[in-house]
Amino acid sequence: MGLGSRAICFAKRTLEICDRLGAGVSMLAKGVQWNIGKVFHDNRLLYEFNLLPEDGHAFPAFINLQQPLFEKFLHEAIVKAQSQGAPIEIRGSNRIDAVVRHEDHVTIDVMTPDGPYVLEADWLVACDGARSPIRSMLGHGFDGRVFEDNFLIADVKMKANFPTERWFWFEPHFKSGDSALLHKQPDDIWRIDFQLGWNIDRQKELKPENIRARVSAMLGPDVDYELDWCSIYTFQCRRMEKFRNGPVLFAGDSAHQVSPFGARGANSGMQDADNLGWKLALVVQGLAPDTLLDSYDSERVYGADENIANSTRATDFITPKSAISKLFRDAVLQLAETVPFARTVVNSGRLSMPCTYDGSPLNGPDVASFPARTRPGSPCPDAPIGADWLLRLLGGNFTLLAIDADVPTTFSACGIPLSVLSVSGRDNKALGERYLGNATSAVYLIRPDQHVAARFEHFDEEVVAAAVGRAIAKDVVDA
Ligand SMILES: O=C(O)CCc1cccc(O)c1
Repeated sequence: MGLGSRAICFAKRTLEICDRLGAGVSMLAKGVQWNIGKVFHDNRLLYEFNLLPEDGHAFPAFINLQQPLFEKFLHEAIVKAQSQGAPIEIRGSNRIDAVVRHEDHVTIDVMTPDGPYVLEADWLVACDGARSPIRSMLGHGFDGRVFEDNFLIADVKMKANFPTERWFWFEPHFKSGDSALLHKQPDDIWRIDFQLGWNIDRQKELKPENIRARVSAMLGPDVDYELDWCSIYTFQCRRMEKFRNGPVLFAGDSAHQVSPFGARGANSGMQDADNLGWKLALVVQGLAPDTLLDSYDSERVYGADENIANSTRATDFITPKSAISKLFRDAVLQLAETVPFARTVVNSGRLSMPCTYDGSPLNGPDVASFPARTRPGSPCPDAPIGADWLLRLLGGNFTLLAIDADVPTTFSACGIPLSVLSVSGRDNKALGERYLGNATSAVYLIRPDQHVAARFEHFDEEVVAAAVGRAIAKDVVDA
């Protein structure tokens, strides 16, 4: 039995980030891949949705993978990077007992099984979870909305033939909860979430015989299963006001929290790390001003607000809190089976998508006639390139992507050598649709986190160098 929740659903964007770090292939091989969701009311299928209704992507919309396995694959990638000389040190069993924030550095008291030591650091990234001791030690607030409902997680081990899809029930006919959710995980483990309501007796609900009564009612009396891991959780939707506080940066659950519905917790934490990593690296190397880190704050606060808004809407729909909200919700569910427009109002969780940083101060010039989905701020959509994939070829540097356009074979701006990738959009439907639209050529400036920084009709050295300067928060361009 446990407390809280553990992530299982890892989104396409997370897999693309992990692929860049060398862990995507093993995650994909072990994970249960899925694109389809089905929504039921009582015993009726209302509708189904496809989260990736187009070809030309290396990764599926989602994989399900137990969080410890996800972490194991990341750890393996770190060990491999270390063996290739990456200056990464992992110190297990080290606990931060005190943090003092100075203008330009932090002092940290660390406790280990071998005794304490003091560390001075130019930067501290606090990824220490929803209860973040570092956030408390520094006295930062963490305000938001508490949702008055309890959810039971029952991870059960069984051989079953349900398709690998996300199934969600409102008011299920098997009456094991006010709502229920089913996901397949690797190794014959199935995640079931039951909505229990607010005023419950936790100890009683966590008794194995009571959990089994709910699971058996759902699966039927003849299905053989074992309880693998169970937990009851409540949740809040909240965020810190600022994710950057001088030399201390907050990422993941320490900075923001959402409900599990939509799988936006772990997936947004990965986007935080991806956003922060390249910026911190450039600042540490003296290639970008420290103000670049303010854009971590503005971009990821924007992302967190999007996640919180989606998560709050889903939770309000799943757990209506007034008679009138419930009446509205039930009317929508009644209509949804037969009236397509009503399905757009049903909300069992809008699943995690990467954020487009519209309005980011790092965004440079745009060409309005190019496709909207690749406008500045957008996460690059994948596309096949011969036997390879665009995102794999883009890698993790600033990159000049030339599609049937003339660009130099090497190019540096602001002291940063850019990678140059020249590809053809001819006979490549996916690349053409996603990056060219009606144009026959294009030049894209891509950030190390594979978001579009700027795009141009033609390569112009001065214009592109200025866009690189803007993308690293440098006003003066010294190419
Ligand atoms: O399908 C969803 O909306 C999320 C499923 C999920 C994610 C994390 C924990 C959990 O119990 C369920």
